[in-house]
Amino acid sequence: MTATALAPSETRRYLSGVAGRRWPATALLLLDTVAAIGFAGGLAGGVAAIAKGSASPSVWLALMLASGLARGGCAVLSARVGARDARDAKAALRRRIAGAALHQPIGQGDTGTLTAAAIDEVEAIDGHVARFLPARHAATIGPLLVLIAAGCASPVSAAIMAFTLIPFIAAMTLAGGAAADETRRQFATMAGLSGLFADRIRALPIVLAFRAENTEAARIGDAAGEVADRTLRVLAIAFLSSGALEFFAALSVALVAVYAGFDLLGLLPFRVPEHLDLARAFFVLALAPEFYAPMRRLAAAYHDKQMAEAAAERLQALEASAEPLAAPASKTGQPPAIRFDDVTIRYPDTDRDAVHGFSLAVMPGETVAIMGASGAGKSSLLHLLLGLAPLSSGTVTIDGCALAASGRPDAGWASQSPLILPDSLRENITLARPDADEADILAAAFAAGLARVLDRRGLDTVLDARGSGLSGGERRRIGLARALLHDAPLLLLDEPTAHLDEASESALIETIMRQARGRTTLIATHSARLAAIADRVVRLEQPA
Ligand SMILES: Nc1ncnc2c1ncn2[C@@H]1O[C@H](COP(=O)(O)OP(=O)(O)OP(=O)(O)O)[C@@H](O)[C@H]1O
Repeated sequence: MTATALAPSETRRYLSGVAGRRWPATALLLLDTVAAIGFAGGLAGGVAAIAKGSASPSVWLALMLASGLARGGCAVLSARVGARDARDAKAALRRRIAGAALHQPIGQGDTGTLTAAAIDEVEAIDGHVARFLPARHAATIGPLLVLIAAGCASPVSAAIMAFTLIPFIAAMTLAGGAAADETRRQFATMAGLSGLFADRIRALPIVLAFRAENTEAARIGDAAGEVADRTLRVLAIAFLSSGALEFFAALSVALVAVYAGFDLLGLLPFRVPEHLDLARAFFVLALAPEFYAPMRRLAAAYHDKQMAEAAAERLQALEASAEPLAAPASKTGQPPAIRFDDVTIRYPDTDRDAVHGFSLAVMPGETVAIMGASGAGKSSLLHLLLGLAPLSSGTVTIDGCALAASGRPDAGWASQSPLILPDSLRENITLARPDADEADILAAAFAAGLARVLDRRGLDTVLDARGSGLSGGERRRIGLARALLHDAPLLLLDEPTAHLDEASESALIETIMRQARGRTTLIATHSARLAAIADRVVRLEQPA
């Protein structure tokens, strides 16, 4: 999966679609700002009352206390609401990304990269929804509220605050751009590491058999080192930028403090159109840090935004490349007629055809054996019918309908290396028909020649993903049992008798002959004995 750089507006649109409209967290942050104004009012009123000694400060203290408590409540609630919103948004996005990962075009996206997308890259949306979005909305209105409140007490202080905003915004924009580039690179390296790691884990027995563990460990170590370097670079930019932002915020507070203090004491060396009393001076002084608080919150969450945007580019590319899965054809129960006309199959990123100019008409209910040298394209032809290989040119029709239009045919498929789930033998067989009852499962298992496995271990024996404890032949028989249990009018068998001894092969050929009756059956095989039961044998030549 490669992420092409999207226009910033497209990324924002994608992210806002992911996040949806979630206002409660923003409303809580704005309430926090209102409470901060209340706190500053209570502080200023209390100090002035104490200084005058004329009125009881308790009403001001009560205002301060209530505002302080309200601020604490708002902080806790907005964090909780934001976390809940992020969890919902991530769950919805993960469902979409998992769907898109399953519908990637043939040959695109390795397991590690797709896993990194569904886990790490979706996780990068968390801070964007939980912190950045509420902070961004609150940062546009919050400072305005503070500015209006401060302006009522001291227009000059409000003007100072507004003026210092300019370098603050410039620093944020510069830091944001640099962080975005580094974050994008960090994600690309992270996805690379995930892909490498997943592939090597899958190939661990081979790595150990060839004593390549040190080489592979070093390769993974190098990739992990690169991720660490990139992560440190991202963090360095984040720390530097937040340092710069803190500097401007502190500078603004200091300017307001110096102005208010000098004006209060009448020491200003220039004329200003106001003279502050103690209450107003304290009020603007207490409000000055609050002017920057929403933007500080925004700056702290800015890194979340960069992470989310970098992730969004990759996730959007993944969703865009997903192909709609051909719908399964409606079940007619009748064996279909299949026609291949001048069919060519070429896999993506390869420079030769796997199958070239192949034509064949299979009658309904006919059994056809496809033979040919290893690599001639026998499996590819079966995969083509299942939507697992690309039709590069030519046409394939099923009962007269083009393959794409008729949808995936209802087929029982026994592949060369059947997928084994880390689950019971029963679950592995019923993958083909989850609602099958015990009698049907046993019938399919016995018909596929799994009697010895059933005697030895039973239907509830648990297999691991490699099918350890089963022979290669037994693993294939699980695939065959699935195909038989599915009970479809089309049977596609890929070398079902490979690696079997003569007696086992004979037994399986008997089974296949029985099961092929009343079905259209295509068998890819090297076995002349198996091919002998077919109505017709077709030989595939290896493309030049
Ligand atoms: N997913 C794939 N991506 C790229 N090339 C592929 C893919 N699957 C198969 N091929 C190539 O297509 C060609 C035909 O492969 P295929 O498995 O269809 O042959 P086969 O006749 O079934 O071989 P065998 O008898 O060894 O099983 C081979 O050259 C193979 O390397």
